[in-house]
Amino acid sequence: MSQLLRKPQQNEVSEGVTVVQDVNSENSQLEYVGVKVVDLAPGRSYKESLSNTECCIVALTGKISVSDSEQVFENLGTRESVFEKKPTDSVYVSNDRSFEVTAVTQARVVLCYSHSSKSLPTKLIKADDNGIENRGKYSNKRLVHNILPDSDPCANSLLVVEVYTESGNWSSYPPHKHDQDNLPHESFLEETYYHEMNPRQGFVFQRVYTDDRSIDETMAAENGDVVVVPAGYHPVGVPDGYESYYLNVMAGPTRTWKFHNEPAHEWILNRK
Ligand SMILES: O=C(O)C[C@@H](O)[C@H](O)C(=O)CO
Repeated sequence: MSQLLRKPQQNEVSEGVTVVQDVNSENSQLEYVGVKVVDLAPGRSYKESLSNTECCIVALTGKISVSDSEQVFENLGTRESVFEKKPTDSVYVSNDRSFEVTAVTQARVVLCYSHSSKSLPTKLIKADDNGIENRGKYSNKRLVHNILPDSDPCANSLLVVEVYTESGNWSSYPPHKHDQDNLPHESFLEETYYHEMNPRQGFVFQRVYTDDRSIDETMAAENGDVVVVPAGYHPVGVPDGYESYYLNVMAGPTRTWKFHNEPAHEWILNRK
């Protein structure tokens, strides 16, 4: 059984609050990154106290309010489905704080975690603050919403990004990795992929492999799955007829995304 592919669960932790994914350093090979996906029925709340972790709360779908016990941010969230392809709202909450997310409508939130020790201010990251990028050409086209990029200093370790890959296209491609703490050439960042597909019965193929092939798994990721990338290259291929969405959480010793393309495949980028 794959160590890297996590299927969605239905863990109802209280009435109307269901933890669908929970990947952390206790149940995975990850040391820096954690991710939780939580479904909330209207009016229901999920609370957490952060000790030595920071958290970015992404209003994936539906409307929510978020409080960090000092400030309340109301009516966050911009979409019913991620495939509306609109950026959404998020809230960054630092270590040693607590937060409460309350659903205004049926909602799904992604909680992105990393270890953190320096207290920072809570920050509302509005949909309009997301940096939008169109990357790639030929069958390598994708749309990127940068929620928490390394150019935004509001977090200690966390990086969060949403990526849409068109039908029949590839992303995280040509294959790249960021598993060496060797700046300025490459940074060490663990990563998770939370996947959705449109239509939802779709699947994508994701390969995770290191240079020495000590990790080499090719997975069919389905709607709601999480793929864990402790190290290595991690390309995604999308079958014809289906669109792919994924949300990446990354963190490591230095908050810089400096990736290294696999040299054998780098020519892909240089086509006219
Ligand atoms: O294909 C893309 O541009 C998205 C990837 O870069 C993805 O966010 C990732 O692999 C980050 O390391």
